[in-house]
Amino acid sequence: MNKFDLRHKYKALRQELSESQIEDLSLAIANQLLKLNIWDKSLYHIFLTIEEQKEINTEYILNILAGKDKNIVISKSNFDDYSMKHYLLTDSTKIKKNKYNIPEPVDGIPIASENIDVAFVPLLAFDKLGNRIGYGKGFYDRFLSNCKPETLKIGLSFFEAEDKALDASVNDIKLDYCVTPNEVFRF
Ligand SMILES: Nc1nc2c(c(=O)[nH]1)N(C=O)[C@@H](CNc1ccc(C(=O)N[C@@H](CCC(=O)O)C(=O)O)cc1)CN2
Ligand SMILES: Nc1ncnc2c1ncn2[C@@H]1O[C@H](COP(=O)(O)OP(=O)(O)OP(=O)(O)O)[C@@H](O)[C@H]1O
Repeated sequence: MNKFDLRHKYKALRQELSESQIEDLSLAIANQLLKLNIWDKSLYHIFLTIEEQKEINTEYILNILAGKDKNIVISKSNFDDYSMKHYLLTDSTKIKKNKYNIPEPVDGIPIASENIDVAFVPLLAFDKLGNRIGYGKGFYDRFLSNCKPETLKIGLSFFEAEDKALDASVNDIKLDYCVTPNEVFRF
């Protein structure tokens, strides 16, 4: 299947999920994450849920991070050049939805990509080799290419890996892990 068809397939699968399934599966993913050896780091990037796209509810992961006193980084997308700016999440961070329904920080303390230790990555589909497909604008490929080589890149997915390898392009950055409600994939 090509990227276009895979995006279509996984968007459709998501749309079939009920609100209570989304909550259960999101909680299961957060619980799987607790099994990983990733909790001794300092700075964690997490995406904020696009509810309209039936994405994973990342509130559970935010709660884990807050409970462990971690520094949390959230991002603001620039749709002119498909780049992201990163800000520290604090008690005073104002969050506003952009026109694509992505909740974003209005402003705050900027953080450079190189300082991020762990990045949780949204995706539509992934394969058993650690390739991922997103919405197709390359936001995360650009962001992850600016991180340091040691930054742990952890995909989060409601669904299991595609059996056939996804064709990767030169810019695609591979994941280190992908976590689903039932499984942890290590690449
Ligand atoms: N929560 C979250 N934040 C994220 C991402 C993500 O996947 N999830 N992204 C990951 O890269 C970036 C945003 N990527 C996006 C890329 C394209 C469109 C977009 O074109 N939306 C259209 C069409 C939607 C559709 O095809 O159904 C729209 O809303 O009109 C939205 C977000 C950065 N932030
Ligand atoms: N590091 C980069 N520098 C410049 N262009 C890039 C970079 N990474 C990706 N691109 C471009 O962005 C476009 C979309 O890439 P791709 O189809 O891999 O996105 P995706 O991984 O599905 O989406 P996303 O990363 O937004 O979730 C492609 O045209 C690609 O060439």
